[in-house]
Amino acid sequence: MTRTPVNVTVTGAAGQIGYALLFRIASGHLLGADVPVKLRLLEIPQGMKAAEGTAMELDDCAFPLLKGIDIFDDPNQGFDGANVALLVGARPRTKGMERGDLLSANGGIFKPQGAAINAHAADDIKVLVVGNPANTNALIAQAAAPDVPAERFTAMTRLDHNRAISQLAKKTGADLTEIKRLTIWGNHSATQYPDIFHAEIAGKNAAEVVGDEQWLADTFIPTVAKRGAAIIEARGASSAASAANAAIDHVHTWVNGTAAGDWTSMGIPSDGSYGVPEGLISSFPVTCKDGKYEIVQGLDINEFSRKRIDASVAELVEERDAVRELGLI
Ligand SMILES: NC(=O)c1ccc[n+]([C@@H]2O[C@H](COP(=O)([O-])OP(=O)(O)OC[C@H]3O[C@@H](n4cnc5c(N)ncnc54)[C@H](O)[C@@H]3O)[C@@H](O)[C@H]2O)c1
Ligand SMILES: O=C(O)C[C@H](O)C(=O)O
Repeated sequence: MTRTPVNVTVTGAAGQIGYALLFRIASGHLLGADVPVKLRLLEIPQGMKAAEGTAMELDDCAFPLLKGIDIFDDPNQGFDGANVALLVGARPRTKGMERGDLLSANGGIFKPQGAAINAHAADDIKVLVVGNPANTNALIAQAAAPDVPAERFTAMTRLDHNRAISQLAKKTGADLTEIKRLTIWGNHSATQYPDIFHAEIAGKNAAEVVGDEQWLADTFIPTVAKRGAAIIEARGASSAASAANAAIDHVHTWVNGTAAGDWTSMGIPSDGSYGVPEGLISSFPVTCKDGKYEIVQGLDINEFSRKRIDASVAELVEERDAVRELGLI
């Protein structure tokens, strides 16, 4: 039976994450090795020529699953019929730019994109926001799309989740595949909280296996939370291939499910669980099944974790209040 291709819109398609992402979507890593896709690339006018070059290269790969590529500089066209939207293009912070300026510049991108998703995307649209500040950009887009169920708007903390697994494997000598149930809480920023108190290493409690709260507080958490900045410092550009990989992981897990006994981390609209104010787009532990996610409930939050979750959530509240004041939500 021939499957109908899934329409995948990627914004910022000519950027560095876009370049690392599109070839993997086209080769079946986003949705599955048997799922045909049509790509809709959205750029700003200055990015159109480079996006055309990337589309030429995609053609030259002769990917069997790639059933079409269209390029747009109009969000209304770019999101038309989209089943999955990866919102990567964003306004980076430049020298001398205040946080309010950054939020305002990104509001100018994510508000019209949310409105275009509301008006033109397919009924089953799933949105992942990668462009920073990802959680608050997702909130802006979601607020501009009142007819789309709020839970379809998500923000990426999977890169942080993958970074945390990798650091924990290095510390303990465990194989990456033995580490389960790790959680990133809060914002995709330096305040995020990577939590290993419920994580398992080969079936044993990870915090007990590590047995070193000082390492946790002084090494593990800052290394994970500041990894993005460390990569910018080393590469002279922000993470791209690992960010694209995490975007693939996020959507693949959302669509195809988490493995039995494991969970993942996603920035999602809070339902009030774990004391996170309802509506904030904050990272939680989630399981996924049949294209839907659910927050893992009933975890005991110790004092060490509570104050770190609260600090990151407080930052999200500040960001939400700032964009509210700017009239963006
Ligand atoms: N959430 C995460 O874990 C994570 C990780 C890495 C990077 N990021 C963020 O992802 C974003 C993209 O990173 P990059 O390295 O690809 O940047 P980049 O500057 O290489 O590319 C961004 C692209 O977006 C395009 N763009 C800008 N405004 C647009 C709009 N309104 N519509 C469509 N396209 C638009 C630009 O023309 C450019 O081609 C940045 O905000 C970065 O901070 C997030
Ligand atoms: O783009 C950045 O500021 C860093 C990025 O969010 C990352 O975590 O690598």
